[in-house]
Amino acid sequence: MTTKEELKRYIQTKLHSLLEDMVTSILLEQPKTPEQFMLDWLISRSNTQLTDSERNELASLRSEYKSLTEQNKDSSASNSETDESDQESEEEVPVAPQKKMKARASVSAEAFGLWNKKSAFKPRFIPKSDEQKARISERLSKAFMFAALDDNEREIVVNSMEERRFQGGDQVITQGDDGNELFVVDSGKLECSKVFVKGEPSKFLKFYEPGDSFGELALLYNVPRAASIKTVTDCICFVLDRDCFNHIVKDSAARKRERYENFLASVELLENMDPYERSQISDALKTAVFKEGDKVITEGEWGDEFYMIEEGTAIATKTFNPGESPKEVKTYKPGDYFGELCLLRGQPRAANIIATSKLSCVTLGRKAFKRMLGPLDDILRRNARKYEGILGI
Ligand SMILES: Nc1ncnc2c1ncn2[C@@H]1O[C@@H]2COP(=O)(O)O[C@H]2[C@H]1O
Repeated sequence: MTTKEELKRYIQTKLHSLLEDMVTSILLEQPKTPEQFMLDWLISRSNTQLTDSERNELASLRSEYKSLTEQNKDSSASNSETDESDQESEEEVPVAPQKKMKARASVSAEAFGLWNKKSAFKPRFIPKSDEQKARISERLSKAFMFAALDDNEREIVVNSMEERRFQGGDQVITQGDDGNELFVVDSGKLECSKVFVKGEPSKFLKFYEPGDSFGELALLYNVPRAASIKTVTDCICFVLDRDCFNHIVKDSAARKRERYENFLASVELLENMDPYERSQISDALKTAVFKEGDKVITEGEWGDEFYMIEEGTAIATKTFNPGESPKEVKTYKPGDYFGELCLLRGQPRAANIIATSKLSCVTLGRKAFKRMLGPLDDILRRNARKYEGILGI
């Protein structure tokens, strides 16, 4: 008799990746008739993955399914007249649009997470010296994507990571390839480039330096590599495998990116930012909620947070003369931001910020602010000058 364990093993070794890919495609496409879609999807993979007899079996299942759904349609519309299109029922059912799926880079992380919870995860264990472990932990503690891990999860990730050395000029990731690994840079410099229009040369996007990570998109969304990455100098990277990423990091990271995607796209300050860079901000965001009347920021204090309003309103007040009560100088609504001056100029808070309704903000710490909003430095400084007059700074 087949035991439960044997069945589990069978699912994991034989079926898992196939089912995972198929369910991901369904979540991406959200087809109206999932049964039809699944059959089409399997057939569309059959050129490379199935034997002749499996292919034939699927094809006959598909015809059966199609005639069944046709019959159902006919009986539910028994009073209506047969129209022309019924005669065309023999036309080929379109095959699942694989190309379109690849272009989509967003899937309901929650739905995916639920599906993707596997029971018998055995993390790989790559032996390391204490010095190596300490170096990896140090890098992970600074990488925003790993910030939410607890000690136990962090240890699993450290044990599972592999140290990999590259020489200057090595190709680490090639756009369009399948990807199964995420990289955290330990030393050296790499460059990222992307072909935006087929046939045209690639465009330089960014450099990666120690502490940065890359290669997460293919793992988060089961899509081909979205860009190419090459070393500029000799490099050491820590490499995390897909299995460990899926179990330990993926759910929270994907949920965070998805949770903040629409909000960040609506913030005017970020509107000219590359959408990919913008989505990365999510990794470092935290939510802070205040009641009406709460003081979010106190004039004269030092602070480490930058705030963007997700919901609610607030005002800025400022004391112009010692002993006088502070005067209202500005109002804030969803999509507005505050708290940047202290981080930009290294000065104490220039005003109070008080919630005038229930207020929900997303916040970025000082380090993330510098690293992620660094490219917006000019806009932030230009905007800050606008209220120099109002705030008397
Ligand atoms: N603008 C960008 N678009 C897509 N990927 C980018 C971009 N900038 C950097 N990357 C990184 O390049 C990596 C290529 O592999 P992945 O698609 O797995 O994950 C990608 C990101 O980590």
